[in-house]
Parts: sequence; structure tokens; C-alpha cells
Amino acid sequence: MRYAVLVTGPAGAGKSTFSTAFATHLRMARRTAHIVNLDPAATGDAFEYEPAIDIRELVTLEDVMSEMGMGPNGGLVYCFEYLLQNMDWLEDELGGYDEDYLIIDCPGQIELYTHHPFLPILARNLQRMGIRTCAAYLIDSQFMEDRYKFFSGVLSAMSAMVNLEIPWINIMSKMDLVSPSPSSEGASEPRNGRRTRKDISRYLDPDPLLLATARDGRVENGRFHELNRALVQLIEDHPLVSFLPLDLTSTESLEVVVSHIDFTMQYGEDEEPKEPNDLDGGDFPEVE
Ligand SMILES: Nc1nc2c(ncn2[C@@H]2O[C@H](COP(=O)(O)OP(=O)(O)OP(=O)(O)O)[C@@H](O)[C@H]2O)c(=O)[nH]1
Ligand SMILES: [Mg+2]
Repeated sequence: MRYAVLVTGPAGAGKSTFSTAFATHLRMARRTAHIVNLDPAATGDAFEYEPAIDIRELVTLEDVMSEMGMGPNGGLVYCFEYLLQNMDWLEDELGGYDEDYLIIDCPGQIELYTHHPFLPILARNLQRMGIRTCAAYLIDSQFMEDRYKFFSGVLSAMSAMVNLEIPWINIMSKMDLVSPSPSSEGASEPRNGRRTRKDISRYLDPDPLLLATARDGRVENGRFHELNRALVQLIEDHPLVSFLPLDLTSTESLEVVVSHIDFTMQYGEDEEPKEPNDLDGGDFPEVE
């Protein structure tokens, strides 16, 4: 059995850093892990490890921009359409890695997650190749600085999620930047840019009151209040929106995240009897 984790999320969320730390962690545990770079705009030595598979061998953003006269955003979308049309390239590359864990570092362009079918198509292709796949969606802990920014982050995570038919976990990255301040324990708002444990947990497991009330605890007025309440209800009703904190300065924190990913993919539970045939594959003769 092969496993793949799609590491996704907005620009600068810490995807590449997490991918590297994740690979190192698996290797230390004597598990085989390979990084797959799917960011056609990644610069030369962005990785501590040479990626085992690299989209830049198929297409680079730089070439697309200079040869097609495209800007960076259109260029990235073009690169992905090109990849989707050349799935056999990826399949050939992946063919060499059996029984392994593939950590797929995705680019940070939000369009790819919200309204482009790139991720669902990629996930379906990986599954068709017999690779057990899950996704991790990272949001930078700085999103917790502002509740509106935070909820817009939650909504973009949800909009990416609804399109995907694979198991999914949300990760709040860079938690080392918001370690709770012991001196302000009990207060509900940050002091000196630090946050209390209670405050942090309200974001990790989104608390509806966070959005429905203003900083000083007043209920906000008018139309936006109604809109916010509707969003709160949506988030409350949606069981998948909670975040696992990730602090890369703590091995324990990384271990917890890795074990969630293992659990999500049922890592190591591949000894079960296999399906006699791939039921939704095209292996059956046409029934008249
Ligand atoms: N403090 C802190 N900084 C981090 C952490 N992870 C990443 N960073 C920093 O955040 C910036 C972006 O990290 P990347 O890993 O390149 O993020 P990315 O999501 O791959 O970015 P794109 O590929 O451009 O979308 C870099 O300056 C990192 O050093 C973390 O856990 N803690
Ligand atoms: Mg990156």
C-alpha cells in the first residue's frame, strides 16, 4: 500500500516547512518518506531534501510566463492544467515508489483550492493508482489575530473541503508564534500580542461567540451581525472544521499531528483482504 498526504493551504501557511519536518520525522522513525514538489514556482533550493518527484521537471512557472506571455497567476493555473493533462507523467514518476509515504507539497495559490478542480482531480487520480490519500489544510496561526481574517480562513478551508472526496484534517501552523502567556491566563483577549489558552482553544475549535461578539464583549449591530450569525451556524453545523495545533519547535506536537494523519489514512491497516476487483475501475466487460 502506498500513502499520500496532500499538504495544502494558502500562501505562506508553512506547507513546505511542514512537509520537510514531516519527512524528517518519518525517516527518524525508520519509515520511508518522499517529498513530491507540486509547486511549479518553487525556487531552486527551497527544500532541505531533493524532492523525489518534482513538477518543475515537467513544467516551470518561469517557462510558462516567458513562453506563453502569462502573468504569475494565470501561469500557475496553466501549469496545473498542464499537469492534469499529463497525469501519465506523474503516474510514471510515482511508479517507482512502492510501500512508501508520499508527502505532496502543493502550491499556495488559493484559487487552486477554492474554484479550480485541480485538487479533486489529482486526488481521484492518486486513488485510481491505488494510493491511499488524505489532505492536510494548513492555516497560519497569525489568522487568529483577527477574527474576521480567521473566519475567512475557515470558509476557504471549507470551500476547498467540500470539493474533495478524501479524508481531511485542518492544521493551525506556526503555533510557536502564539504560545500562551502564563501571566495573562484567564483573560479572554490577547495581551502584548500573546494569547491565553482559553483564547487559543476558542479558535482551534471555533467558538461561535467569537464572531458574534465584539472585542469588548458587546453584541455587534445590524446586518453584519445577522450575516455573522449565519456563518457561525454554518461552522457549528459542519463537523469537520476544527484545527490541530502544530508547533514545529515541539517534537511532541509534530508527533500528535503525524499520528492524526496516520489514523486518518489508516496507516498500517492494509493487511485486510483486498477487494476482488476494483469496483469502480473500468475492468468489467460492458454489460449489455
Ligand atoms: N515561526 C514559524 N515560522 C514558520 C513555520 N513554518 C514556516 N514558517 C515560516 O513561514 C514562511 C513560509 O513558510 P513556507 O514553508 O515556505 O510556506 P508555504 O506554505 O510552503 O509557502 P508557499 O509555498 O509560498 O505557499 C517561511 O519564512 C518560514 O520560515 C513555523 O512553524 N514557525
Ligand atoms: Mg511552499
